[in-house]
Amino acid sequence: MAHQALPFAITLDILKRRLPAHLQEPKIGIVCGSGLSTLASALRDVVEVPYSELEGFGTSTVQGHKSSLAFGLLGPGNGIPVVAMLGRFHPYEGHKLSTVVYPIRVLARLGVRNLIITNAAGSLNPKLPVGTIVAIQDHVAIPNMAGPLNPLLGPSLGPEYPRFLPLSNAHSIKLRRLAFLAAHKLGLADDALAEGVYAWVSGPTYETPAEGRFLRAAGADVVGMSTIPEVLAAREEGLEVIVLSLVTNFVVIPDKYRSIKEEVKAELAGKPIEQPPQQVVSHQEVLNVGKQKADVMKDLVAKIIEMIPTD
Ligand SMILES: O=P(O)(O)O[C@@H]1C[C@H](O)[C@@H](CO)O1
Ligand code: HPA
Repeated sequence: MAHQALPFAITLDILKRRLPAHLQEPKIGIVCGSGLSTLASALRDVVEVPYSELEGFGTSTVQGHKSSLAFGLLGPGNGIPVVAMLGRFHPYEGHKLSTVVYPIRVLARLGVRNLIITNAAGSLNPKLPVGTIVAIQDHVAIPNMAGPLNPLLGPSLGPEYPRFLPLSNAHSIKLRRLAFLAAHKLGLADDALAEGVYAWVSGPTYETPAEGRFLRAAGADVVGMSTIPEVLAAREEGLEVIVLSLVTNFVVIPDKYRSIKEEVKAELAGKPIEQPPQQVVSHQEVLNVGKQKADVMKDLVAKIIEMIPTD
């Protein structure tokens, strides 16, 4: 889809007709990662609009991703109007990159200025065990660097959009400071919220051990199959962005490979070598950890939102 053909006016008109006045101009957006759609349970006065009703939106086909926008209020008093994407689109599902980032551009047009993006990710760093939430400080986007998977490729959306977007400031310091202050206010343990670098891979395959080692050597702490296209579009739209990755598994990186040659030789010599079962990652494991940690992520996101200054 060429940028010029994006149906913003239609999508915005549908939303205007579906939403009560007090929810029409959310200032803060949330993207819910795999297994994290329950983040929306922190909202009051919720109105859910299925993606199927929204021109330009696709359908999320991944287990653990609902397909709707949830509008509601969060925080004390009258509350802050917020919109949550319950489910996202990944390029590996076959969605075009323009579709993957379309909801982010719609959120920007509704008035969202701060975006909290969550995801499930595999850990490459022994110091980031399963269950840790990682405030992303930087990213390595392999598909952007080595293939045509950059969502900003193509004609510019307009003269007000920078042709060459800087990314050295992609991950908001202001929002990351709020995240650590929020964790402190919630009394979370020091290691519950860490900092690290996210590697974006296209998926849908999980990493081979050699790929895991490669990403670690490239400076990444966690790896996932989403988020970075959303960050790029959000930055292009002028939003402040924070990414919170929930570590759901370790990427399998054994210290050394099993030598099948040695095993066969030992077997032939009548001294077979016992081997532990091979480890593999599964999406079910990812969803289970998402479920276990959804409440911590929800409390953290809600507290950050309460602390974002409103003008
Ligand atoms: O949408 P997110 O990044 O939270 O989902 C992760 C990446 C893949 O979509 C899936 C792999 O288990 O979980
Ligand atoms: N690799 C890539 N994406 C992921 C992983 C992983 O190990 N876990 C959750 N999303």
